[in-house]
Amino acid sequence: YTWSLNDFSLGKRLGRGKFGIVFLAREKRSGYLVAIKTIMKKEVVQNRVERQVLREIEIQSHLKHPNVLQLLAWFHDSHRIYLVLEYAGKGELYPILKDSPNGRFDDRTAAKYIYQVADALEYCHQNNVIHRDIKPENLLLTITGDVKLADFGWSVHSPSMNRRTMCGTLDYLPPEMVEHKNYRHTVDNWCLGILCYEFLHGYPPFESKECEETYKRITTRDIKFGDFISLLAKDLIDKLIVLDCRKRLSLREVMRHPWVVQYR
Ligand SMILES: O=C(Cc1cc(-c2ccc3c(-c4nc5ccccc5[nH]4)n[nH]c3c2)n[nH]1)Nc1cccc(F)c1
Repeated sequence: YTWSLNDFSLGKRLGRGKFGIVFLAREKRSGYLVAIKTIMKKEVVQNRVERQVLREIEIQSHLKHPNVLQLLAWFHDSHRIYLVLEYAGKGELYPILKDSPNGRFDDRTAAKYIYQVADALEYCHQNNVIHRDIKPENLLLTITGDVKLADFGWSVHSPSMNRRTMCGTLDYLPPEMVEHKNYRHTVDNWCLGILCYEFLHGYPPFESKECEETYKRITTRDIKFGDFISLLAKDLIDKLIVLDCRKRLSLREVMRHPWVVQYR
């Protein structure tokens, strides 16, 4: 059976980006809510990303995990490709973080999300998928308060707030990527440490006004913790934000870390 747009009634716009717009939609027969992302074929051809989109569809259609946003189906017509993606009832985590008291999560909330992202990443790595772009903007929250890892590599962002500095793109990069060295799946472990720091502080550890400064702070691991940070949380972050990628805590160890276990 091939799906078509007639199977869905389209609702409000959820997000937009370079390649497409995401709509809330309801599958008519089941009443099931989904997010439908439309990608203009013309744009894909113009940007010569056909292979990338097909590869992304190939990858996402095989990944099935409670904390990885699932691609449920896809179809196309003369002008567009339509991706039927899981609908996350509370939307992007980034605005939720910014709207939290003091702009940061408490230990319980942060630990629950870190556990779920670590679990999702462990699953991706077992399927030889490196995410490379873990950050609050790429995380969605379901109505039950669970995290879904989405790959917005396609720059789909609801009109969410932009990061404070223009170096936002650098903030999450591990040293091996900043220095254009070869990298492995352990880049995601570094990013998980950055994510944990940002959840608990409300800003990433190496954020600076100038990109050069961010760059220097990453490669020299110039990190400072707020005095309100618990020792256990600091211990976890210290074991993930490690310059030598071989020495970073594994995802399994993250899920067993006392700070994660006691709060999850
Ligand atoms: O593009 C994406 C990832 C992606 C997910 C989404 C996305 C965006 C928003 C939502 C939402 C959502 N729920 C909301 C509730 C309130 C406000 C905003 C909301 N957005 N649920 N599910 C979504 C899914 N956009 N782009 N995957 C992709 C790309 C190319 C090929 C492929 F196979 C997959």
